[in-house]
Amino acid sequence: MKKVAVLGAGSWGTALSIVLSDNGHDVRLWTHRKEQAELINSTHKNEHYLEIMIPEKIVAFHDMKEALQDVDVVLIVVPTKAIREVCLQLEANLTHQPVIIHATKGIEPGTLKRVSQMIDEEMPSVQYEDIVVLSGPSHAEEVAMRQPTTVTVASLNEEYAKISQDLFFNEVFRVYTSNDVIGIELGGALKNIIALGAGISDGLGYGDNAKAALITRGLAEITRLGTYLGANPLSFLGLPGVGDLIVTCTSVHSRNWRAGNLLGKGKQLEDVLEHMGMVVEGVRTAEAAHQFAVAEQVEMPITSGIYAIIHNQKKPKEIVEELMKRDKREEMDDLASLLKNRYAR
Ligand SMILES: NC(=O)C1=CN([C@@H]2O[C@H](COP(=O)(O)OP(=O)(O)OC[C@H]3O[C@@H](n4cnc5c(N)ncnc54)[C@H](O)[C@@H]3O)[C@@H](O)[C@H]2O)C=CC1
Ligand SMILES: O=C(CO)COP(=O)(O)O
Repeated sequence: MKKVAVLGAGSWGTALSIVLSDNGHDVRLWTHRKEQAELINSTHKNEHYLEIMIPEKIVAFHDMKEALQDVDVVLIVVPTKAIREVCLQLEANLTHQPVIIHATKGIEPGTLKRVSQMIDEEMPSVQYEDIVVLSGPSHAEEVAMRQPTTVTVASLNEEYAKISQDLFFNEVFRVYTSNDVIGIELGGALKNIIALGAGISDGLGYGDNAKAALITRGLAEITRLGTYLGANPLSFLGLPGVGDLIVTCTSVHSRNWRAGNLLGKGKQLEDVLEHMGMVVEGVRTAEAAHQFAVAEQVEMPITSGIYAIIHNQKKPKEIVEELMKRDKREEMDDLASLLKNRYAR
């Protein structure tokens, strides 16, 4: 059994702590808010985020140094925006070298970095090759209720991927391994943009045809950008690709879908985000992906349309019209050549 520090006591950090605790591990749940740590320890609930009881064995900490003492594993689960700040603190407080896993889904606007790249930059004591990412179709609400869930852990370090698989694996939480860190991170990050789009589409009153189109052509964009950045295109057919697209584009649990839904109904972004009270990663990731698509001339019309609705106050109906009136083309033209180039010897 391992000692694990979970950094980030939001919905996902709490749900993953429950999986780890169910597996018999010693879980230390760290939060940057002292009153939250006190409340978790006294009530065994994390009410703002999840409506269930937390096993009493899970202890919440406010002092990071204390939480990190002798841990075998550190699981980072804060929003993308907080990754650098938390990693700086982590680096300053670590006196040994635990396995580093992250379960955050986003890309940083401006730098266009993935989360493992940010961890690598802020933590000189950690090798990029050793970082593990956990991603897949996994709403915290269902994981916390022990409902069957499947995810993927990816690392260039095969041993660490297997350690991470063993750490989380149980009869309701099935874990696959992969060595495609880029694909697994990008799948999890980019689907949030499409989930915002699916919510907008539903909010506008469009039906299942429109949503299926968004999911499928969204997957084409994710595969296009991902392959350009070095991912294995097959990863996008897996759990962190198609799997996560389905779960976030079709579920009322999804914060990205819910935020998009309110936008589609005509609400303003600031009001939507205030109403959510939890991170809506697609907002920042849409900015990052749009910047990248423009800079590198990668075709991502849905992503850029969603960016324009969110950040440039474009009317959703106008964007839908623009997308539908784009030039006629073959469905698989560029994707087929992407795959051919990748597998050509
Ligand atoms: N909620 C879910 O079902 C899932 C979430 N994720 C990903 O996990 C990441 C975290 O999401 P959630 O836990 O759902 O978010 P959340 O909004 O429920 O909680 C975020 C937590 O991070 C903390 N935080 C914010 N800024 C911080 C900082 N500077 N330092 C330390 N802590 C800080 C907040 O206090 C809060 O406890 C996101 O990237 C999300 O996409 C991935 C899979 C499932
Ligand atoms: O990533 C998730 C499920 O796999 C959670 O999505 P939301 O952040 O949209 O709630």
